[in-house]
Amino acid sequence: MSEQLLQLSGVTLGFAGNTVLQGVDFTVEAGRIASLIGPNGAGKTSLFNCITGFYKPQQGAITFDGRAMLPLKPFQVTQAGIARTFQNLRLFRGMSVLENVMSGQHCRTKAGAIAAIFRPASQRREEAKIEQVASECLRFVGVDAADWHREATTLAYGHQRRVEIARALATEPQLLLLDEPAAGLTKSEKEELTALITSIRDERGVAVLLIEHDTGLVMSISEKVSVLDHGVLIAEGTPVEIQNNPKVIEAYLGSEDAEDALAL
Ligand SMILES: Nc1ncnc2c1ncn2[C@@H]1O[C@H](COP(=O)(O)OP(=O)(O)OP(=O)(O)O)[C@@H](O)[C@H]1O
Repeated sequence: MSEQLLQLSGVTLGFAGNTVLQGVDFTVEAGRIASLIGPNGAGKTSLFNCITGFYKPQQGAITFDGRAMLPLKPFQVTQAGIARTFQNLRLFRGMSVLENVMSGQHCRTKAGAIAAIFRPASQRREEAKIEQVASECLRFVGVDAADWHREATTLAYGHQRRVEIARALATEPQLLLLDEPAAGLTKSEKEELTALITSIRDERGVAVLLIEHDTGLVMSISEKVSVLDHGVLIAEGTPVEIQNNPKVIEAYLGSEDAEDALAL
């Protein structure tokens, strides 16, 4: 597979005269792992917010699977096949691990409020299917069934991250956006995350777009790396091309140690 799944052209976003994204052209191919890197404040999360309908750019176009995304609200973008996780965990408090993941399926269900109250057979069948999909997603990300009925926010941090990924997978996406999934993880948890992201692509055929400061992880799994600096896409290429690109090295110099930042 190599067709373009997500396409951004000329995406420009600003807040009160402060330009955050400037004419960004960007693509993600179906079934591939792509990464977006760049110094702090470069505009990476803002780009995710534009793709997922949380922010509306002043200029440009975003198409997904041939369909215009900018007119859509965030839940419609999810229905269209784009799921995301957040930089800071956003699991629902007071809900179990399983309930959190089941909530991801709601964008795929038909039953309305009346059916939820009277629970006809069709509603019960749908609920059973939701639970089955959620269970399968939890097994896939490696959360132990013994933890499924615990309140999600009481799990260890690394496991909460997995539950968030399971909830995103439960929406049945074609594209998964992960915003700094390795933040706060230990070295061995990062290795497990690397294996999980690879299996999301290989076993589920889901394309992954990753924002990540751990460039060692980025360089080890990405087929394409794109670099944002001050809202401008300054480079795109394979991990090796990016590590050797003078513009990229310059963007990182002054903010951090370029050698560490680019895993040279
Ligand atoms: N809702 C908003 N209102 C005003 N400014 C915003 C808003 N959202 C983002 N920005 C600004 O956009 C710029 C880019 O922020 P963004 O979070 O997208 O960067 P980032 O590359 O994801 O940074 P980091 O790596 O630190 O998470 C920042 O200057 C930020 O203050």
